[in-house]
Amino acid sequence: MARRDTRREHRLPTGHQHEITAGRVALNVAKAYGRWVRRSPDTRGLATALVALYPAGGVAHLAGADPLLLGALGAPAGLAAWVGTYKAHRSARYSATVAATAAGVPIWLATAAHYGITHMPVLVGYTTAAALAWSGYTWSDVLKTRRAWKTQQTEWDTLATAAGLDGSRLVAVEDTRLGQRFRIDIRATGRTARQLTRGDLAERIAAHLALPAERVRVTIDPKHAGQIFILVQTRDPWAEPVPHPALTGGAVEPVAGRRRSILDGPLVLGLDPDTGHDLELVVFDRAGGRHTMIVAATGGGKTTLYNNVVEQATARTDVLVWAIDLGKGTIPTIWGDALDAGAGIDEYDRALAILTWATIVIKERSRATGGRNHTPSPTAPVILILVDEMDTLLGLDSPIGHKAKPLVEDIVRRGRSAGVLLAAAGQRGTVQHTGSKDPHANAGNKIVLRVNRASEMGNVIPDWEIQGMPNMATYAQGVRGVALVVDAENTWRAGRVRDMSDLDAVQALAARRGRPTATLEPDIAALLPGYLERHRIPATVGHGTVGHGTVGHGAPAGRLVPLPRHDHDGGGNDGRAGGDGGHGWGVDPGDEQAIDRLAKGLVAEVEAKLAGMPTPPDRPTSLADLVAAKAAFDAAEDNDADTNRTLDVPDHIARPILTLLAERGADGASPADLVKATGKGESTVRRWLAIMRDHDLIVSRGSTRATRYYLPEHDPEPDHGK
Ligand SMILES: Nc1ncnc2c1ncn2[C@@H]1O[C@H](COP(=O)(O)OP(=O)(O)OP(=O)(O)O)[C@@H](O)[C@H]1O
Repeated sequence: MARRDTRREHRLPTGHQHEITAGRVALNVAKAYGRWVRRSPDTRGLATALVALYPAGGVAHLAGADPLLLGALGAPAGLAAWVGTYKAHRSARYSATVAATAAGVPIWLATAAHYGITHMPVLVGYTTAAALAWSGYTWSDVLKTRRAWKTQQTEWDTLATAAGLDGSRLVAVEDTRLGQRFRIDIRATGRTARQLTRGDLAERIAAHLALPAERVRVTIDPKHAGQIFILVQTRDPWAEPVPHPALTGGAVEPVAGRRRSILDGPLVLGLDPDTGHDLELVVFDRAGGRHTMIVAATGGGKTTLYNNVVEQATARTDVLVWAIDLGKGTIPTIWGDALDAGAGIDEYDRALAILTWATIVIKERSRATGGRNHTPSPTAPVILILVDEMDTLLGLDSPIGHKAKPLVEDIVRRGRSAGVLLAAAGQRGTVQHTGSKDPHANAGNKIVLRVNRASEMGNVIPDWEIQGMPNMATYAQGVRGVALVVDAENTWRAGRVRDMSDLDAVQALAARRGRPTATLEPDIAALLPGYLERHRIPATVGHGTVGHGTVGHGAPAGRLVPLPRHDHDGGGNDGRAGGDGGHGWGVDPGDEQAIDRLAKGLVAEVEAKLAGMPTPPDRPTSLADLVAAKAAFDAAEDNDADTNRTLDVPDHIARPILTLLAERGADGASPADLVKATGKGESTVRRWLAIMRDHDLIVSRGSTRATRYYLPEHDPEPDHGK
């Protein structure tokens, strides 16, 4: 190269050589200037243009341009600049600066054409206006954002090189509660999103940023296969505890009138520290119910999680909680009367009874709705069955496993639409622990708490790694109460469960909450063997002793909290408030606070029960009238038609009869069919049928034993009696 240059210099005459060198210097200076401008085209380019515009004004003057014509271009130039920039950036300040600068150019040329550029006032005026335009543009919000974005891109390039992700491009950065989330285009890296989420990219980035590995998470972008998300937590997510507002006095405890429906929103279990969003669990919404499968190692936080679930569920007007904990009995003991039913340590019969009740409820509700989604209400509540230590109920070593298994299978297969939902927890998600694959296959929700090995996660959520979910064996090392909540669509959120590990405080909360106000449909409740006697407890209270069934987690000293005894011998006295058979109310009569609570609970319960009652009529009916009406009704089959026409047929009688007769058409229905349809006694139905016949709502044909009823339009003998 050096040799070739020398040869060329030899061929050139001396003077010419000098000229070319000067030109080259000028060219190099111009190139260097161009490079300098290119490094910051917005500000340096504008400054260059503003400097060049001054002599351009001189040219306009010398050329004798028409100042009026030039000046007239100012307004359209400004308007065009405003429209174009505002559309792109939506910043009034930025658009105003650009529009003023664009309008200023023709105005400057007009001024210069008129006055020339050699006068001092013109020079000062132009310099001031140009400096203002440059500053306004340079410090506009749009340029500030653009500069910050460039800095971030540069930082990302450095990080990407260090992490071995050359060729990647930063697409967006979003501030999170604890750091930042980057969206990265990886198409030019030659690697796929799945490769990167599975590899060591997160660890490399964490190492470069001097953070613990778990504070960087790489996940796929479900909407773009060529992009990934990288979440970097620069602040410690676990620095703050997650207390439960009901235990710290931060939340007003619900009383009957203020409780919400299960349809009003998901259960809140904890906090996602990344976003500050609640860790939520949907057990029932307008799309129906969802079963929940929970996996956790010993001490992984199951009891605390269940405390949260029960706290949230018992705060709803239309949920009843049944709990089965045959291993330690903690939930039935702690939550006592707030549960509708419970089975504790070794209470196998009770556990089987609860599961049997559930299957009957499912069958009866499905029969009534034809399999449609159940609509929960305080008188037809969702039933949430909590099973802790699933293996004690369903595992190979369970003495009732063979009986419990088909019942649980029935619940998980058919309970969803009938509003009977299972939330079952175990140490492992294997078939040995769950009894069968059904709890997995039918569980819409999966919750993984702390587990010992990553393989445990695979038992519950086979594709957890591909989905970028955290490994709960290593997630937030040393932090207790962490949880990963995954719904049926594989949408997940990880965080920390609200701290309800102080069992004394939880037991006091449960006692304040009292009995559920929701009640099962009476006709279904009547079909459940032993259900109506489920709250029987022995009359030991009132003698300074804690009720039978109390375990280590006692109530605060000097206070007796009513606890259910989940016996299955049918003995004892009814502990229901108001139904103690004269042996006690389930509280210590000397404990004023307990009596006060009981009284408030009773008022709330009565108010809740009266909520749906019709308002009394304006004028009372006298007793004599009532007696006469009863006598007239009793004689309905013998009354003359006029008397029967004075008696109204209630809707709950008329509707099923007319519906059935409409369905049957010309086939009609027998008295037995109509007894079945109304669910009332035979003699009562016969009387209503006589009254309805005299109202001409129906017709009866045939002799006594073979009588059939029809709607008038299906009367097989329309001319009968004419
Ligand atoms: N959300 C939480 N916040 C703070 N600490 C918690 C939380 N969850 C659990 N812990 C701590 O972990 C301990 C064990 O929790 P917990 O009793 O709920 O676990 P477990 O799975 O029910 O245990 P086991 O397997 O013995 O039944 C608690 O005593 C408490 O100290």
